Amino acid sequence: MIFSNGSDGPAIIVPLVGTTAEVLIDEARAAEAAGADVLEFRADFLLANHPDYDLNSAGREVLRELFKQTRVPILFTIRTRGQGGELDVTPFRYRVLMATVLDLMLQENFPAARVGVDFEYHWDATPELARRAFVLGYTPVVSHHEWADTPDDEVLYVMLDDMLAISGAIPKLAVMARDDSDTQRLLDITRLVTERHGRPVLTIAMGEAGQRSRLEGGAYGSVATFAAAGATTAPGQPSLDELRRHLERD
Ligand SMILES: O=C1C[C@@](O)(C(=O)O)C[C@@H](O)[C@@H]1O
Repeated sequence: MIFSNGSDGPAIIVPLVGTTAEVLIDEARAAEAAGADVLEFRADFLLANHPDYDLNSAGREVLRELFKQTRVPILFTIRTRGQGGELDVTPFRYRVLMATVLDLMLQENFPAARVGVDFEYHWDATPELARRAFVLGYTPVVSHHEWADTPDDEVLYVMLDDMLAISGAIPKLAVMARDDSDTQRLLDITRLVTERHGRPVLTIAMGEAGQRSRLEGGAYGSVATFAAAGATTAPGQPSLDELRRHLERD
């Protein structure tokens, strides 16, 4: 599991948003040196900026370098436009891209303990892809962003239960908090669901009203939290320095 960082606190994930291979590798090395536990390769930035980008050749090279030049786990993510990312894709294209990534991770023989793959919850292909990732020994993260608001408790439970129904998957649920009561509801549900299922989950309340969820989520059972080493990739994300200070990791 890529989020076991050997400490009691949540793993710190730093997204890499470079749009060229060189920038991306530099970002990765800098983020690792600055204390990231996990690097999130946001491949949608590369794919969206280079329409002919071939994941199977150019993407393979970037992954090889990432695994070679760093030691921490890598979470591979293609965040699509509707979920707050950069890439517009059809369901079929998403499936091909994610299946390609799984194949190449296997062919390259990257250490499974360092491989995480994000699959967006709303795609039909996700349960099957996530199960395959788990069988290969990778950490599948099944993610969903609610950009408008924080849905009511019943909906939050259903979403997390649905994600947990995929064996080995780690649910990642990000919601937009309008006020602190939204944030507290999400944190309480995080505690309840982790206790009930005995499985790790990752939750985030986005926006200013949700910021404390990114700092305190670990105390409620959230297994990891995101921080920016340069540009932020979501509202309310703290800087890596700020988060490390808060978690007393320096
Ligand atoms: O899923 C997430 C969470 C995130 O959106 C956040 O809110 O910090 C940041 C994204 O890079 C990542 O893919």
